[in-house]
Amino acid sequence: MKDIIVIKCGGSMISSLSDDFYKSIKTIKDRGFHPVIVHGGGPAIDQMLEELEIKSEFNNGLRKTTSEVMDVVEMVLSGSMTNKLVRNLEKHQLPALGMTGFDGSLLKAKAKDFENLGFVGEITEVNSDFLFNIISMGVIPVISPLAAGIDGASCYNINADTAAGSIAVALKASKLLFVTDVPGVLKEKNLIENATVPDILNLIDDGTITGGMVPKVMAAIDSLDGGMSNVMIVSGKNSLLNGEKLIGTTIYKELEAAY
Ligand SMILES: Nc1ncnc2c1ncn2[C@@H]1O[C@H](COP(=O)(O)OP(=O)(O)O)[C@@H](O)[C@H]1O
Ligand SMILES: CC(=O)N[C@@H](CCC(=O)OP(=O)(O)O)C(=O)O
Repeated sequence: MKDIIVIKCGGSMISSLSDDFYKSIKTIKDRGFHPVIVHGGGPAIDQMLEELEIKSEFNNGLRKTTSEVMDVVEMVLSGSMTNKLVRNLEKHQLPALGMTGFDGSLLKAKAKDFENLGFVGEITEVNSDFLFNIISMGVIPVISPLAAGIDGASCYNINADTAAGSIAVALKASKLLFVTDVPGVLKEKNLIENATVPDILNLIDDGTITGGMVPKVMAAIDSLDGGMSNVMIVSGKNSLLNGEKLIGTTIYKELEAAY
Protein backbone atom coordinates (compact mmCIF):
# COMPACT_ATOMS: atom_id res chain seq x y z
CA MET A 1 0.00 0.00 0.00
CA LYS A 2 1.36 3.43 -0.96
CA ASP A 3 1.88 6.54 1.15
CA ILE A 4 1.48 5.33 4.69
CA ILE A 5 2.56 7.90 7.26
CA VAL A 6 3.35 6.58 10.75
CA ILE A 7 2.80 9.24 13.40
CA LYS A 8 4.14 8.60 16.89
CA CYS A 9 2.37 10.74 19.52
CA GLY A 10 4.47 11.14 22.65
CA GLY A 11 2.89 10.84 26.08
CA SER A 12 4.24 14.35 26.74
CA MET A 13 1.63 15.71 24.30
CA ILE A 14 -1.39 13.37 24.15
CA SER A 15 -3.52 15.43 26.54
CA SER A 16 -2.56 18.75 24.96
CA LEU A 17 -2.48 18.04 21.21
CA SER A 18 -3.94 21.12 19.57
CA ASP A 19 -7.02 21.36 17.41
CA ASP A 20 -4.66 22.44 14.61
CA PHE A 21 -2.75 19.18 15.08
CA TYR A 22 -5.90 17.10 14.43
CA LYS A 23 -6.87 19.37 11.53
CA SER A 24 -3.46 18.75 9.98
CA ILE A 25 -4.00 14.97 10.27
CA LYS A 26 -7.24 15.51 8.35
CA THR A 27 -5.36 17.52 5.69
CA ILE A 28 -2.67 14.81 5.45
CA LYS A 29 -5.41 12.16 5.00
CA ASP A 30 -7.25 14.30 2.43
CA ARG A 31 -3.98 14.55 0.49
CA GLY A 32 -4.05 10.76 0.05
CA PHE A 33 -1.78 9.62 2.88
CA HIS A 34 -2.89 6.82 5.21
CA PRO A 35 -2.02 7.82 8.80
CA VAL A 36 -1.14 5.11 11.34
CA ILE A 37 -0.78 6.39 14.92
CA VAL A 38 1.44 4.82 17.57
CA HIS A 39 1.31 6.44 21.00
CA GLY A 40 3.30 6.62 24.20
CA GLY A 41 2.20 7.54 27.71
CA GLY A 42 5.34 7.81 29.85
CA PRO A 43 4.17 10.75 32.05
CA ALA A 44 0.71 9.16 32.71
CA ILE A 45 2.40 5.86 33.67
CA ASP A 46 4.74 7.77 36.03
CA GLN A 47 1.75 9.49 37.64
CA MET A 48 -0.23 6.27 38.14
CA LEU A 49 2.80 4.44 39.57
CA GLU A 50 3.33 7.31 41.98
CA GLU A 51 -0.31 7.27 43.08
CA LEU A 52 -0.07 3.52 43.69
CA GLU A 53 3.30 4.00 45.43
CA ILE A 54 5.03 1.58 43.06
CA LYS A 55 8.68 2.42 42.45
CA SER A 56 10.00 2.38 38.88
CA GLU A 57 13.39 3.22 37.45
CA PHE A 58 14.80 3.88 33.97
CA ASN A 59 17.78 2.16 32.46
CA ASN A 60 19.07 3.92 29.28
CA GLY A 61 15.68 5.55 28.70
CA LEU A 62 13.76 2.26 29.18
CA ARG A 63 11.46 1.64 32.14
CA LYS A 64 12.49 -1.40 34.17
CA THR A 65 9.22 -3.35 34.04
CA THR A 66 8.46 -5.78 36.88
CA SER A 67 5.15 -7.67 36.67
CA GLU A 68 3.65 -5.14 39.12
CA VAL A 69 4.80 -2.24 36.89
CA MET A 70 3.59 -4.12 33.77
CA ASP A 71 0.01 -4.20 35.12
CA VAL A 72 0.04 -0.40 35.43
CA VAL A 73 1.72 0.13 32.03
CA GLU A 74 -0.92 -2.08 30.39
CA MET A 75 -3.80 -0.31 32.12
CA VAL A 76 -2.60 3.22 31.25
CA LEU A 77 -1.38 2.63 27.69
CA SER A 78 -4.36 0.59 26.48
CA GLY A 79 -6.87 2.69 28.44
CA SER A 80 -7.00 6.45 28.68
CA MET A 81 -4.06 7.11 26.31
CA THR A 82 -5.62 5.27 23.35
CA ASN A 83 -9.11 6.51 24.14
CA LYS A 84 -8.12 10.21 24.25
CA LEU A 85 -6.61 9.97 20.77
CA VAL A 86 -9.50 7.98 19.29
CA ARG A 87 -12.09 10.37 20.76
CA ASN A 88 -10.30 13.42 19.36
CA LEU A 89 -9.74 11.86 15.93
CA GLU A 90 -13.44 10.92 15.72
CA LYS A 91 -14.35 14.47 16.78
CA HIS A 92 -12.42 15.70 13.73
CA GLN A 93 -14.26 13.32 11.36
CA LEU A 94 -11.33 10.91 11.32
CA PRO A 95 -12.56 7.31 11.84
CA ALA A 96 -10.13 5.58 14.22
CA LEU A 97 -9.70 2.21 15.90
CA GLY A 98 -7.71 1.77 19.11
CA MET A 99 -5.72 -1.43 19.57
CA THR A 100 -2.79 -2.89 21.47
CA GLY A 101 -0.11 -5.04 19.87
CA PHE A 102 -2.08 -8.07 21.15
CA ASP A 103 -5.03 -7.39 18.83
CA GLY A 104 -4.81 -9.38 15.62
CA SER A 105 -1.36 -10.58 16.79
CA LEU A 106 -0.17 -7.17 15.61
CA LEU A 107 3.11 -7.14 17.56
CA LYS A 108 5.16 -10.08 18.86
CA ALA A 109 8.14 -9.51 21.11
CA LYS A 110 10.82 -11.19 23.17
CA ALA A 111 12.53 -9.94 26.33
CA LYS A 112 15.23 -7.37 25.56
CA ASP A 113 17.31 -8.01 28.69
CA PHE A 114 15.15 -9.74 31.28
CA GLU A 115 17.75 -9.60 34.03
CA ASN A 116 18.08 -5.80 33.94
CA LEU A 117 14.82 -4.62 32.35
CA GLY A 118 12.19 -7.25 33.21
CA PHE A 119 9.25 -7.25 30.78
CA VAL A 120 10.68 -4.70 28.35
CA GLY A 121 10.24 -6.17 24.89
CA GLU A 122 12.04 -6.11 21.60
CA ILE A 123 9.69 -6.46 18.61
CA THR A 124 10.26 -9.64 16.58
CA GLU A 125 7.21 -9.53 14.27
CA VAL A 126 4.68 -7.01 12.95
CA ASN A 127 1.45 -8.32 11.38
CA SER A 128 1.39 -5.78 8.52
CA ASP A 129 -1.58 -7.43 6.76
CA PHE A 130 -3.78 -6.79 9.78
CA LEU A 131 -2.96 -3.05 9.56
CA PHE A 132 -3.32 -2.94 5.76
CA ASN A 133 -6.87 -4.34 6.13
CA ILE A 134 -7.82 -1.65 8.65
CA ILE A 135 -6.21 1.14 6.62
CA SER A 136 -7.99 0.00 3.46
CA MET A 137 -11.31 0.71 5.21
CA GLY A 138 -10.22 4.35 5.62
CA VAL A 139 -9.78 3.85 9.38
CA ILE A 140 -6.78 5.16 11.35
CA PRO A 141 -5.20 2.49 13.59
CA VAL A 142 -4.24 3.93 17.02
CA ILE A 143 -1.70 1.53 18.50
CA SER A 144 -0.47 1.25 22.10
CA PRO A 145 3.04 -0.24 22.32
CA LEU A 146 2.26 -3.50 24.11
CA ALA A 147 3.22 -6.85 22.59
CA ALA A 148 2.65 -10.50 23.33
CA GLY A 149 5.51 -12.96 23.64
CA ILE A 150 5.97 -15.56 20.91
CA ASP A 151 4.17 -18.01 23.26
CA GLY A 152 1.19 -15.62 23.25
CA ALA A 153 1.14 -15.64 27.06
CA SER A 154 3.67 -13.07 28.27
CA CYS A 155 3.12 -9.35 27.88
CA TYR A 156 5.88 -6.89 27.01
CA ASN A 157 6.27 -3.13 27.42
CA ILE A 158 7.82 -1.58 24.30
CA ASN A 159 9.22 1.95 24.14
CA ALA A 160 6.74 3.79 21.92
CA ASP A 161 9.44 5.41 19.74
CA THR A 162 10.96 1.98 19.05
CA ALA A 163 7.52 0.47 18.31
CA ALA A 164 6.71 3.29 15.85
CA GLY A 165 10.04 2.74 14.06
CA SER A 166 9.46 -1.03 13.72
CA ILE A 167 5.88 -0.53 12.49
CA ALA A 168 6.98 2.12 9.93
CA VAL A 169 9.68 -0.18 8.55
CA ALA A 170 7.30 -3.19 8.41
CA LEU A 171 4.63 -1.16 6.56
CA LYS A 172 7.26 0.38 4.24
CA ALA A 173 5.80 3.74 5.23
CA SER A 174 6.78 6.78 3.20
CA LYS A 175 7.16 8.96 6.31
CA LEU A 176 7.72 8.51 10.04
CA LEU A 177 6.91 11.46 12.32
CA PHE A 178 7.73 11.66 16.01
CA VAL A 179 5.29 14.18 17.52
CA THR A 180 6.52 15.58 20.80
CA ASP A 181 6.48 18.68 23.04
CA VAL A 182 9.41 20.48 21.36
CA PRO A 183 9.68 21.74 17.74
CA GLY A 184 12.39 19.16 16.92
CA VAL A 185 16.02 18.65 17.89
CA LEU A 186 17.24 21.86 19.51
CA LYS A 187 20.79 23.13 20.00
CA GLU A 188 21.12 26.18 22.23
CA LYS A 189 17.34 26.67 21.81
CA ASN A 190 17.63 26.80 18.00
CA LEU A 191 15.84 24.25 15.81
CA ILE A 192 18.11 22.00 13.74
CA GLU A 193 16.09 21.56 10.55
CA ASN A 194 18.27 18.93 8.87
CA ALA A 195 20.66 16.45 10.45
CA THR A 196 22.48 13.38 9.21
CA VAL A 197 23.00 10.27 11.34
CA PRO A 198 26.64 11.26 12.13
CA ASP A 199 25.39 14.76 13.16
CA ILE A 200 22.87 13.13 15.55
CA LEU A 201 25.50 10.81 17.06
CA ASN A 202 27.76 13.84 17.66
CA LEU A 203 24.87 15.71 19.33
CA ILE A 204 24.37 12.75 21.70
CA ASP A 205 28.12 12.59 22.39
CA ASP A 206 28.39 16.31 23.19
CA GLY A 207 25.36 16.19 25.52
CA THR A 208 23.03 18.28 23.31
CA ILE A 209 20.57 15.38 22.90
CA THR A 210 19.60 13.84 26.23
CA GLY A 211 16.71 12.14 28.07
CA GLY A 212 13.58 11.25 26.10
CA MET A 213 15.09 12.63 22.88
CA VAL A 214 17.66 9.78 22.86
CA PRO A 215 15.22 6.85 22.22
CA LYS A 216 13.52 9.03 19.58
CA VAL A 217 16.65 9.72 17.53
CA MET A 218 17.87 6.13 18.02
CA ALA A 219 14.52 4.83 16.69
CA ALA A 220 14.89 7.29 13.80
CA ILE A 221 18.37 5.92 13.02
CA ASP A 222 17.15 2.29 13.23
CA SER A 223 14.29 3.03 10.85
CA LEU A 224 16.66 4.72 8.37
CA ASP A 225 18.79 1.54 8.58
CA GLY A 226 15.59 -0.44 7.96
CA GLY A 227 14.99 1.39 4.67
CA MET A 228 12.93 4.46 5.64
CA SER A 229 14.05 7.61 3.87
CA ASN A 230 11.98 10.29 5.59
CA VAL A 231 12.02 10.58 9.38
CA MET A 232 11.10 13.75 11.26
CA ILE A 233 10.73 15.02 14.82
CA VAL A 234 7.95 17.61 15.07
CA SER A 235 5.86 19.45 17.66
CA GLY A 236 2.21 18.60 18.42
CA LYS A 237 1.59 22.04 19.93
CA ASN A 238 0.40 23.45 16.63
CA SER A 239 -0.35 22.32 13.08
CA LEU A 240 2.14 19.81 11.67
CA LEU A 241 2.00 21.70 8.39
CA ASN A 242 3.23 25.08 7.25
CA GLY A 243 1.43 25.23 3.89
CA GLU A 244 2.73 22.20 1.98
CA LYS A 245 5.66 21.68 4.31
CA LEU A 246 6.09 19.73 7.54
CA ILE A 247 7.93 21.73 10.20
CA GLY A 248 10.61 20.14 12.43
CA THR A 249 13.90 18.26 12.30
CA THR A 250 14.44 15.88 9.38
CA ILE A 251 17.03 13.15 9.93
CA TYR A 252 18.81 11.72 6.90
CA LYS A 253 21.12 8.77 6.60
CA GLU A 254 23.86 10.67 4.86
CA LEU A 255 24.81 14.05 3.51
CA GLU A 256 23.85 13.44 -0.15
CA ALA A 257 20.25 12.74 0.85
CA ALA A 258 20.02 15.90 2.90
CA TYR A 259 20.80 18.46 0.23
N1 LIG B 1 18.51 18.46 22.02
C1 LIG B 1 17.22 18.34 22.39
N2 LIG B 1 16.27 18.95 21.67
C2 LIG B 1 14.97 18.89 22.02
N3 LIG B 1 14.52 18.20 23.10
C3 LIG B 1 15.42 17.55 23.87
C4 LIG B 1 16.82 17.58 23.54
N4 LIG B 1 17.48 16.84 24.48
C5 LIG B 1 16.57 16.41 25.35
N5 LIG B 1 15.32 16.80 25.00
C6 LIG B 1 14.11 16.49 25.77
O1 LIG B 1 13.34 15.51 25.09
C7 LIG B 1 11.96 15.72 25.42
C8 LIG B 1 11.07 14.92 24.50
O2 LIG B 1 11.14 13.55 24.85
P1 LIG B 1 10.02 12.87 25.80
O3 LIG B 1 9.84 13.70 27.02
O4 LIG B 1 10.33 11.43 25.98
O5 LIG B 1 8.73 13.09 24.91
P2 LIG B 1 7.60 12.13 24.35
O6 LIG B 1 6.74 11.76 25.54
O7 LIG B 1 6.92 13.05 23.39
O8 LIG B 1 8.20 10.93 23.70
C9 LIG B 1 11.86 17.23 25.34
O9 LIG B 1 10.75 17.74 26.05
C10 LIG B 1 13.19 17.70 25.95
O10 LIG B 1 13.04 17.91 27.32
C1 LIG C 1 10.05 0.27 27.80
C2 LIG C 1 9.49 1.63 28.06
O1 LIG C 1 10.19 2.51 28.56
N1 LIG C 1 8.22 1.83 27.71
C3 LIG C 1 7.55 3.10 27.88
C4 LIG C 1 6.25 3.02 27.08
C5 LIG C 1 5.55 4.37 26.95
C6 LIG C 1 6.37 5.37 26.14
O2 LIG C 1 7.32 5.06 25.45
O3 LIG C 1 5.87 6.64 26.25
P1 LIG C 1 6.53 8.02 25.72
O4 LIG C 1 6.55 7.95 24.25
O5 LIG C 1 5.63 9.04 26.26
O6 LIG C 1 7.92 8.12 26.32
C7 LIG C 1 7.23 3.39 29.36
O7 LIG C 1 7.01 2.46 30.14
O8 LIG C 1 7.21 4.60 29.71
